[in-house]
Amino acid sequence: MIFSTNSPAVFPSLAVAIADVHFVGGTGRDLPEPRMLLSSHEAVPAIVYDSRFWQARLAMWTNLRARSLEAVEDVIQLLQDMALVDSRVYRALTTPDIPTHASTASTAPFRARTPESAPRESIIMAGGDGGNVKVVVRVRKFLKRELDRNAPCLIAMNPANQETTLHPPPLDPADAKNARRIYEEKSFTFDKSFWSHDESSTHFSQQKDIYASFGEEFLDHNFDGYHTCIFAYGQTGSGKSYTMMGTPEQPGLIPRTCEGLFERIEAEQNNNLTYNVHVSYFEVYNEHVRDLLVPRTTPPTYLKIRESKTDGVYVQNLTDAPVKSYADVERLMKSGDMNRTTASTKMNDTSSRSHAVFTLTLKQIQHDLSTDSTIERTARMRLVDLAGSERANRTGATGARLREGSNINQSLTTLGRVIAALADPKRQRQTKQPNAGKRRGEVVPYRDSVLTWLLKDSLGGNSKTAMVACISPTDYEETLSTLRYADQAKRIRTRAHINQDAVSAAERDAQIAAMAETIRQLQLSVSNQAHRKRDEVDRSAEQLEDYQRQVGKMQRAMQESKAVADVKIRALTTELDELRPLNVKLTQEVESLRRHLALALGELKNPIVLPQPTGLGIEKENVGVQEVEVWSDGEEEECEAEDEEGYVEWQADVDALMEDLGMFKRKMADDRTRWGHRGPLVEVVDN
Ligand SMILES: Nc1ncnc2c1ncn2[C@@H]1O[C@H](COP(=O)(O)OP(=O)(O)OP(=O)(O)O)[C@@H](O)[C@H]1O
Repeated sequence: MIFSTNSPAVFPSLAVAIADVHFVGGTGRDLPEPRMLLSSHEAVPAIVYDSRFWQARLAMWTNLRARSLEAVEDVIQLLQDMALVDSRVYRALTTPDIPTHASTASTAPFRARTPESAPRESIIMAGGDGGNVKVVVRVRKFLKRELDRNAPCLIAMNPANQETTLHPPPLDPADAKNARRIYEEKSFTFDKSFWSHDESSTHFSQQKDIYASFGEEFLDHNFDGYHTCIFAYGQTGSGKSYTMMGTPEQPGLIPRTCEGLFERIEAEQNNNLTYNVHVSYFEVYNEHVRDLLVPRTTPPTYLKIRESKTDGVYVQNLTDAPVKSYADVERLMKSGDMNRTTASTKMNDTSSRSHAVFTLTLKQIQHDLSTDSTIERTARMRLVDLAGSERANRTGATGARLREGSNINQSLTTLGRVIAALADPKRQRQTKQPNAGKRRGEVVPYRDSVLTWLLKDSLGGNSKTAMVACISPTDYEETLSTLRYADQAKRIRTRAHINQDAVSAAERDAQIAAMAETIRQLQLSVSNQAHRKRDEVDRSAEQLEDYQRQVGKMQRAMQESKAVADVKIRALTTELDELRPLNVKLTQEVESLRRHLALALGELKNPIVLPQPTGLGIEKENVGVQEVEVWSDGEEEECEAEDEEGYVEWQADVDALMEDLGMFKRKMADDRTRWGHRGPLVEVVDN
């Protein structure tokens, strides 16, 4: 066995000790040649030095043979030390704090700026600014009806500075209304101006270009743990649904984001990481919320909006479907689109009569085996296709369509007021002052419409937000209104932060236990309430809903715990499989060393004495197997002198040996002090 290291100075004593056994044992056929031992360490200067030094010393030592019991004891001690080091190597390999078991996160987000163990609060403090709302504008192609009436294109875009210019329409003397109006050229600069009007242009932006320009960036933010929101705004028929959802041939931002999400999850698979993705899809129609993931009912089922300290504003009982692949999302997206309310108007054959909110929730759970703790990041991606602002006279709406249009306009007007309030420089100054939150709540009219209430967090809170302003190439007034809206939105600053929690296994268990206790209390209270007066029934119903929500939460927490347990099992099984052959090798090695030790001891205790050559004046008598030498008086004196001389020489050899041994021990002690036994990874290389 050869231990090689990937660090220059790991366990040099071990290498020495192995060389040691080889020389002392002398018969270790199953041990490598010393040359091999050395060459295996040639890349490691510190060990090469140690091995060569000791090889020279040990060669001398082998020639001298161990002739004193003290030396034998030292050899035994060395072998024991080696076995000890051996077992420490094994322990080091199986101890989690060596680099093999440190965080193995391959996901870029988990290598992000904040320390993994940092509690949620510190992350909020570290990054409480989502920056300004990103605003892009996109102009679509002419539609058939526009081509039919030879409509002029009023939009120009400059790709160099991302400027969008709206030209005044040509004056029609026959149009008395137009003759009275003053039309001016207006220019606006946005984060990006997408020219999707004329395919022959070199700057023509396709669906994929829109996704590449900021959809991917927003997905990055999600993997970093930020909530994001992209919403499309514009007059009816300006291309919002085309940009957000697209067509099967030309998929838009929503399908591309979902596909990108699963591609990344696939690419970043890792034994310690679990991803949970959920999808919800609802529409706000005539100020009511409808779940698009459940079949339509007659009469329609509307959902309530609630607000809690922990969850913010949410839709009660909204389907939040778990998805494992893009195919799952695609299926839900299609069924949701089928359920969405659309109708034909003069401005658009399939006009969306509602605001649609598609939400993906990405939860990343990373389990750290060494600390048995988990780090959870939750990011919500909101993709909103707003209904189009419209003028009744232009859409030709009457009856239900007219009522829809007025509701749409009302909510869009409230959205405009919210944007104006958030973009107000006075308010932004207030945000920096103490008690700012209180005053901000008073001035921003979130609650004036269902849409703005639901988008509260995305518009001015914990989210990185982008607005796609879709414009038609021909309508001066609507386009100007959209561009002004977008221009104002540019000034909004959000306060996004990484949504991360570090939870130990014990904390997770405690959370589940606490939830179970809350559920028990709620159950008790619900059953008590059920026996009380009728006017308390409503309160009971609310508590029951709370109870159901808690149950849902607990179920999800338990599923996540199971996922974490699965990750642990997978990681431990892999580790065990990797360690098994090493264990076998180490056991064999220890066994082999034990045999060498026995041989060395046997040789030292019962040395084989070779017979002296005859005919040199020495008489010999053989007694059994023992040899006895008989000498004459004169020869005896001579021999004594020779003995004396030999003894001095032998004593010198033993002294040198003891000195070497002392150095060897000091070297080993030094190695142990310097490197301990928690050094970097030690691998086993095949003989
Ligand atoms: N960039 C584009 N390229 C090609 N066709 C487009 C583009 N944008 C929009 N269209 C077409 O314009 C028409 C209206 O687009 P869309 O339905 O997306 O508008 P909208 O803004 O969602 O309207 P509404 O508010 O009424 O729902 C559709 O036929 C769509 O295919």
